[in-house]
Amino acid sequence: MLSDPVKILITGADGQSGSAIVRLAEADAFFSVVALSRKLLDVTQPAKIVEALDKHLPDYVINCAGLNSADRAERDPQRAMLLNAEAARNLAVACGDLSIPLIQLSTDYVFDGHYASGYTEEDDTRPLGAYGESKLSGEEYVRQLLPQHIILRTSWLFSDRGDNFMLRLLSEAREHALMYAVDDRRGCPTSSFDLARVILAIIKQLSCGAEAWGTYHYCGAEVTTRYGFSEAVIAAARQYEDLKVDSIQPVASKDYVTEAQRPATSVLKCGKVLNAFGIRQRPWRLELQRLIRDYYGQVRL
Ligand SMILES: NC(=O)C1=CN([C@@H]2O[C@H](COP(=O)(O)OP(=O)(O)OC[C@H]3O[C@@H](n4cnc5c(N)ncnc54)[C@H](OP(=O)(O)O)[C@@H]3O)[C@@H](O)[C@H]2O)C=CC1
Ligand SMILES: Cc1cn([C@H]2C[C@H](O)[C@@H](COP(=O)(O)OP(=O)(O)O[C@H]3O[C@@H](C)C(=O)[C@@H](O)[C@H]3O)O2)c(=O)[nH]c1=O
Repeated sequence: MLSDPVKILITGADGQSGSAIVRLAEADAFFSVVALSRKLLDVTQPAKIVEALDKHLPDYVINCAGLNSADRAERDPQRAMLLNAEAARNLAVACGDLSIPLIQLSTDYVFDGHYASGYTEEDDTRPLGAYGESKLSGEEYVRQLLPQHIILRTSWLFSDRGDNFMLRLLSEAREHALMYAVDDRRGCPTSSFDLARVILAIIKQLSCGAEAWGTYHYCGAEVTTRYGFSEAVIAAARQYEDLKVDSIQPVASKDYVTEAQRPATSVLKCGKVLNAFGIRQRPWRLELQRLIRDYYGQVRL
């Protein structure tokens, strides 16, 4: 290695996206990693952020802290605003004072879901609920306060850690013979490791002089529904574990009642990240196979 590694500071480092970034970056000599879980840095505390940045002086901050549930946000919109909007503002202000670029994660749920063909970065936002509103406010703070930012919208994350649809599905599948999955909400699942790959690739190119700040979309390739994804998860897991479930029944979202309203189609078009950084979408099915294999390599049943 001829030059010093690029130092990245990750907030929310124990979560599904944060921990994937930490694991990939720690295996890559290009980076040195400062992984800050909530215990080590509470992003709702501006003074603590300033202290952490002064102490570590990172080249980039990646904000993976947040509230990641549409239903929980609906139950507690103030907390969603605190974690997804005010915290992003705190980070943008502190990063701005030290000229540190910020990578901010955002979501497909900033859209209302009426474009059946999917959304580009230029399309109008119109969140349907408290979660999307809080994430959109976070985006707006970052855009206003810090020119050197990347806002990366992604969707339907799945991971071997944290609270996500895939792990919830697996625990349900161990308990129940019959499961239900919504089949009229379309989107693109994204592996947390695939997202981590994309974020690190973007940072490498920014570090080599690409001045491509702004808002981007990235998600796994192939549009599906929660039903389609559920079938794929169960089939992949069955290679490694006997599951109790013997049938997944497709249901309409009107018959699967949840607190939050969700977009009908939250497909993110990813042409801009390809044009700016040469980053291509990877099929989520391949990423799922890889993640499930690694997951069963770690857990003892
Ligand atoms: N999950 C998804 O499908 C998608 C997520 N995103 C966005 O990506 C980001 C990360 O989401 P994801 O990785 O799924 O979320 P996780 O819940 O897996 O991780 C979030 C992490 O943030 C931590 N955290 C909570 N409060 C604070 C705080 N005050 N200070 C510091 N850390 C805190 C949590 O810690 P603890 O668990 O201890 O509370 C957790 O480790 C979020 O902004 C989310 O909106 C975007 C699109 C899709
Ligand atoms: C548990 C479960 C849910 N569902 C459906 C109901 C609903 O439409 C959807 C809800 O699942 P979740 O609560 O995991 O997903 P949800 O909170 O909608 O997921 C979203 O999270 C935020 C953080 C994002 O940014 C989005 O990209 C997206 O991933 O799945 C089923 O169909 N079957 C099931 O067994």
